[in-house]
Amino acid sequence: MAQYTTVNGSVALITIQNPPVNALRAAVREGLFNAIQKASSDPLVRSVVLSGQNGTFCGGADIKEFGNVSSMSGPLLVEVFALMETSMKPVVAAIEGFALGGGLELALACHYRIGHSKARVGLPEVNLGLFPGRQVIAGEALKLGLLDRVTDHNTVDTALAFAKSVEGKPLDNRRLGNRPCPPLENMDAFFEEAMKRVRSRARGASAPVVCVQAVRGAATLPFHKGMELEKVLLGTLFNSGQAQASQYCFFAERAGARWSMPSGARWDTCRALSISTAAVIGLGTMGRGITVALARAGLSVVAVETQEHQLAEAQRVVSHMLKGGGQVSYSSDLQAAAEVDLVVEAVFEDMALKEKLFKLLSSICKPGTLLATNTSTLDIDRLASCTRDPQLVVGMHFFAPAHMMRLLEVVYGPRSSPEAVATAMQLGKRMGKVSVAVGNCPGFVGNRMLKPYLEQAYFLLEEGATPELVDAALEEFGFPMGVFRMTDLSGLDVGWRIRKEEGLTGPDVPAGQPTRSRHGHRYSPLGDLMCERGRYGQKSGRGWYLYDKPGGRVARSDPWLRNFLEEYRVRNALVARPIHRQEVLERCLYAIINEGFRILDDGIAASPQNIDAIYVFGYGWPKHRGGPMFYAGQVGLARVLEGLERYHLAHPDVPHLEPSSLLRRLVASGSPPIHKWNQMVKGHRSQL
Ligand SMILES: CC/C=C\CC(=O)SCCNC(=O)CCNC(=O)[C@H](O)C(C)(C)COP(=O)(O)OP(=O)(O)OC[C@H]1O[C@@H](n2cnc3c(N)ncnc32)[C@H](O)[C@@H]1OP(=O)(O)O
Repeated sequence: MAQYTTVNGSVALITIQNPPVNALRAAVREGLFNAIQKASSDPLVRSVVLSGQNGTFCGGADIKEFGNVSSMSGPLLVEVFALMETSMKPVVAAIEGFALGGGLELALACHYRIGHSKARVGLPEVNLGLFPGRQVIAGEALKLGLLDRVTDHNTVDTALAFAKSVEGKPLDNRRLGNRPCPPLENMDAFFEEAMKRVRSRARGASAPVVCVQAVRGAATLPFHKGMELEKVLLGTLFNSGQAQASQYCFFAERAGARWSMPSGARWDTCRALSISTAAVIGLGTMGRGITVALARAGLSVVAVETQEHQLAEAQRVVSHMLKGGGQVSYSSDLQAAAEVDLVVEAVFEDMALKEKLFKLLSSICKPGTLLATNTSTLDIDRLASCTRDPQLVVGMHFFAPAHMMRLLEVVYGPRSSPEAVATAMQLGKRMGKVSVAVGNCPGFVGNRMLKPYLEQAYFLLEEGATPELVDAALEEFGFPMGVFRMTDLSGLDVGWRIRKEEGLTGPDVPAGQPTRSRHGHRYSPLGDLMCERGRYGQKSGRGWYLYDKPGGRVARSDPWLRNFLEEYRVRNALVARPIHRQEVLERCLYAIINEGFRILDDGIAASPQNIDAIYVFGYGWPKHRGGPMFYAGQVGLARVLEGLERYHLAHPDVPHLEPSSLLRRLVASGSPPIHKWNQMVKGHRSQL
């Protein structure tokens, strides 16, 4: 756990050994404690170098130990730090790879720090519901005074030579606890302003706010008092559900990589195809973002758009985004895709158009080309059936803006081969995405769950709510945008087109259909009515809110909308009633959760973690709430079930509010913890 050797006669070299990231689990802390004591008591040792094996200094405290009593065994981290800092022999940290969280604190407890130029240091625990903040590269860390020296050579050798050079030198001013915090003018005003800004950005997350309190303590109190305050604050965070939720997200983010398919195919038994060239077909907003994401991942990309003016505009925008990096060529001819390894289709969400395109691509592309569609909802298998090799067809559902959003839904149809899925998943990794493999159904996972959410939002408007009220409740919960601001941003016409495809609105609706009912279920035509009036959201300058111009970003309440809703209610004999925040949250969020349980039971998602990763990284679900399925567990499954039963009783014509069978089974079996839910799924399949 901590290897101890003596080098150059007088330098003790301690190497942390805990792959893959040298996390500071109990055995490592114990090993470090013993090693420092040994170095201190060996009269031949005059200095110490601390490093990590395999080019990695330390990834911090072991997150798996949090909330686990076994983490209480062995010395505490602060005891290891204190022993190091008070050592009478100079201790030098040799930082390669990264020193993060407790890993950086360990380095700070050393008297000197040498970092490789490519090393990253930082305190990213805010992402785990603990404080503090961001990561920096070695050069910046040197400027900030976090490192004493940066090297391009072998870091451990450099540190060993450095340690030798400081043997016997006084250490008092090298001990962090002895260094006063530089005074700051207007300290109070500074922290008040910082707190104001952090609070407004934190959207209900405690860690960033508590972090400001801790930094204020560090800057204004004597060292030991600051440490005491930090301990108290850390305790409150550790015991908050938010820290658990964020730590759950850390592992959910990584769990998608261990994908499996109902056939039994899995991440560790399938080989990905080799992909070095790609074509992106259709250069609207999505196609442009996908081109950038693929080019940045090192693929040579041909971007194809049949409309010349759109092609020229896309070329300008993509070149600007890539800033000279990336290998992209442009063509208006589909034949340009003939020799590529991968095609990503990103044309309009129109099945007939996509079918025609897949048929064409199948005849143009060389055998073995992977054909991917960026559809957000359409049937992958229907597209596959238009091709020569249906096993080479998958969905790669990107999220706008595609070069920035972390999520990639990789959708497999019944005929997609494991190799095709492995290839798409590996590409996702190359692009730095959180990739999740999901089954084929309308809307897959993310958009299938979005449907009941939007539906509830529209129903709430019918019943008396306003977009402002619904959005405020959701934003207070932690979403970056409420549902109405979000749909204004993405464009109300997107859903309109899908509803037309589904025959819910437009000319295909049979004559005589009641306005607010489809197939015997409640339906709200509000979104359709908005689009019929040209209110598409930000792009048209008017949607659920008013914007100063088409494309404007600043949303204002619109008196027109208030009148429109009032007239709509009168026309449909609806009586507005007061609606409370709690009802907004329960109806919108429980509807999402309920669909999540159905998706699990149908085998469309392989685990609740996968669903949560999709919602956190693709739909803005607040990380400190852990994703919809984790949140359901925190609220209590019985309470979610009771809420759904109550709302379904009040709205029996809304099937999305009818509690799912899996939720009922889980509650009946005593609401087991989330990692056991899969055992209750129909036709349960193990993930490991
Ligand atoms: C009392 C509180 C004191 C201190 C607070 C802390 O120290 S909290 C921990 C602070 N550290 C972090 O937040 C770092 C988290 N890790 C990362 O950011 C990345 O993992 C890292 C270290 C940059 C490496 O990234 P890379 O892409 O190379 O690998 P990957 O993320 O896939 O991780 C590999 C496997 O290691 C597991 N892991 C990573 N960090 C930790 C950790 N600190 N504790 C436990 N396990 C960790 C990670 O889950 C991966 O395993 P897998 O089985 O695939 O999930």
